[in-house]
Amino acid sequence: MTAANTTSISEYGFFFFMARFSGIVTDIDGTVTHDDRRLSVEALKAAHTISGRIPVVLASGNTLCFTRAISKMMGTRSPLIAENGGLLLPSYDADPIRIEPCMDELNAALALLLEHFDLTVFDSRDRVTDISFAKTVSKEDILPYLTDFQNIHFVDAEFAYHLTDKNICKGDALQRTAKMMSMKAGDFVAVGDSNNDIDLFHASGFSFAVANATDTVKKEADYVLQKSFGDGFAEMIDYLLQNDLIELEDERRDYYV
Ligand SMILES: O=C(O)COP(=O)(O)O
Ligand SMILES: [Mg+2]
Repeated sequence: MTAANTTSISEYGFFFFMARFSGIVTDIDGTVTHDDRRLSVEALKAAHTISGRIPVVLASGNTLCFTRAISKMMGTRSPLIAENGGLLLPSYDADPIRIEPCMDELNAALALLLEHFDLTVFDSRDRVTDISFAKTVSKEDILPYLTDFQNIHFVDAEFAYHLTDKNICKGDALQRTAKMMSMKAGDFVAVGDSNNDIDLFHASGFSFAVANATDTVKKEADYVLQKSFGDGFAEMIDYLLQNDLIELEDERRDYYV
């Protein structure tokens, strides 16, 4: 939660000051999907109830083409963030904005890891700002090989490992995206499940962790939902609506910029 925001929650779960939020930013894997990555019907239903009446920015570690398709099918009608913040898409048919990563260093780190481990690298044709690979090796085995790469951040996003530029993250991407939309990051409530969502929580006005989130992520969230995966996302939408915490427009529209 940002310091400027007046909403806070007591240890009993009641809001002290009722601020209303004008945007939602959500992670994809583990938050609107099941643990095997099937899109949750409950999350879809919840997203459809608010579709086009409030910006819903998807912020994912996934590739841009994957995130873009999910966005269309969820009806989020808003800009989106892919590759953990490395790519921003202002509108559905716009050219993406690429945040320049230390690509040489990322490729060198991957080459070194491939000398030592038989890694399954994901989406290499589509990924342009970070590197993602399957969690077939323990983090403890990998980290010693990365100590010399000063500009690289290793992220365990639960569904995959990522090597990203240390200056790229979902939280910064939310700041940039909000600015493009003439909003502030603090106007958004965030929801997520993994380490790659923590800076998003810090940038946003208020944050929710789904019940399947890691303990570290739960500690960083302002509110821990009772339900897991897409059911947790639906619980959050219900909570925001029941407590009149989000501003919904009467007419459906696009929030593309
Ligand atoms: O790409 C991943 O590993 C996880 O994606 P997510 O950020 O949507 O959870
Ligand atoms: Mg996730």
